[in-house]
Amino acid sequence: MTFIFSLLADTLRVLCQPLHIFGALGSFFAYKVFYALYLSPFRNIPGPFWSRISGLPALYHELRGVEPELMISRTEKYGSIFIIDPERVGICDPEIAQTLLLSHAYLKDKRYGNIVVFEPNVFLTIDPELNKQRRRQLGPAMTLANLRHMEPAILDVGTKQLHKKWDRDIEQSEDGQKARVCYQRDFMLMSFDIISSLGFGQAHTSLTSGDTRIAKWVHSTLVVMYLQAVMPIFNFGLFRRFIAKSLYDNVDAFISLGTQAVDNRRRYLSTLSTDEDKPKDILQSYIEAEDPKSRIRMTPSQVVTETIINLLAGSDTSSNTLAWTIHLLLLHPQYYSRIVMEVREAFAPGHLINYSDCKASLPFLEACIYEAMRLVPVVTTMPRSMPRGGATFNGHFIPEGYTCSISIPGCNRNPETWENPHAFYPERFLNNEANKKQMLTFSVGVRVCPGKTLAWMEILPILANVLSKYDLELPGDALFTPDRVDKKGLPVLMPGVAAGARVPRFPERDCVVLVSKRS
Ligand code: HEM
Repeated sequence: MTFIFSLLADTLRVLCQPLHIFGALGSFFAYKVFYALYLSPFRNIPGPFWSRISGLPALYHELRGVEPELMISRTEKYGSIFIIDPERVGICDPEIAQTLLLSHAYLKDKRYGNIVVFEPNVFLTIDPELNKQRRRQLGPAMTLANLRHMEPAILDVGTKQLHKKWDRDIEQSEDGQKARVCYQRDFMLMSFDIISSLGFGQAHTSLTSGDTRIAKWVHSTLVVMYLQAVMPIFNFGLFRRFIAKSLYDNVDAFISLGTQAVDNRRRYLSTLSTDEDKPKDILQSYIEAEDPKSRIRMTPSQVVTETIINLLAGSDTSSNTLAWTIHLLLLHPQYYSRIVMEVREAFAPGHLINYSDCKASLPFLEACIYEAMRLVPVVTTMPRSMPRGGATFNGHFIPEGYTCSISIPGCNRNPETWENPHAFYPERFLNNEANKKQMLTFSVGVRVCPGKTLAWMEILPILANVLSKYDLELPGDALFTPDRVDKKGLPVLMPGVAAGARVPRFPERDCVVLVSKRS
């Protein structure tokens, strides 16, 4: 026994000598390089050297939230398909993206399956059959016809609440005329309020009440989901009970809010007589939802899960789209003035502009939002796994199990599809249905965003009413102004970070505007 220990100790001592350690690391590195350059299925795909060797550079960029910018610059350098890491390629070609998205042949990346915060749901499932069933159950809630019933609630909690907050800010400002507001923060709380009110069945007013618990729960849940996706170990008891206890407590509080909302609604329904109208909101639509094929309905906990998923998928996305649109308009004063004129010529002061008003009378406003969504899409990456037998794109074979990561910003700025792709040029969406279809911001195909119509129903009227009622002005200390341009002569955009949605990196600094009642 002693002999064995001393033999092991001697071997370890020899192995641990610096020269041997360097030798082993050097051989390992040489093998990695040799494999990447001569054996890897990606050896002929363009891309940076280090991304061929290791996944660390990609992880580093992902953690810093700069992947979208990187994908745009890599498309310019390497073309529409390039290496992200040894098992993942980036796709910035809208046609390849369409192929990947149009059927269930290319499943969502297995990382989604690592997330076990909730029971299986429409967003996270990688099982096509569950996704199809859930979409058949949830689809009717999100049709334009059904959402129209909810529009009064959307206007109340959205536009009217925002007006109340900004009017109060103006009243309390130093001169009683002009308030300094952080529009990104206000849009974010307002969006949480809209989806919470529709999904939990009672008005939520965090924007004006200052009760921001739901926003905190949503953000904790997104962090937990992200950490579980990249590090499945994060779901173990040690993390749940000790290391990340407060994050997990927030998730539990969020789920219990949903459970209570469903219970309350069921109790309320049991008190209704047959001639009384049922509430018209997403919660009610989900409780009644039935898959027309299997006749299966959702259980109460499935209703809760899907409602929470809507909050996670639909709040930061809509609110930050609004924020980027305002930012882009303030950097392009010619377009800002043009839509202000369009809105004010079409509607008298005090008129509450609804979704149908916008669709009928504000084509340029809609074009500006499309262009902001194209230029700064808030969802940035859609990773898809290659099926059995792999697939070939642009002559490059991607084997089974490897991942194609569709970059929405990369596709939306592909120079072969979009003329002058980096410029904010809303005219490209005026009377141009083909361009609207090319834009990938809401995805396309079998897993296209089911909340697309709801998002438009929020974004269009909110912007129209803001521009109708208020004058907006960049403050004197703004860092990003129309005069600050890049080498191409285009205004420099505030920095963003991909954290779930692509959000402004410093909203309190860069999303500030002076608001006054319209002159
Ligand atoms: C401007 C706002 C929005 C944008 C840009 C957006 C974008 C997207 C994109 C690109 C996807 C596809 C992701 C993927 O396949 O990996 C998606 C999926 C989804 N979105 Fe949205 N979204 C927005 C608003 C909303 C809203 C308001 C809701 C609901 C209230 C919502 C609910 C969902 C759900 C549930 C999915 C998953 C669908 C599935 O996997 O079958 N989204 N969204």
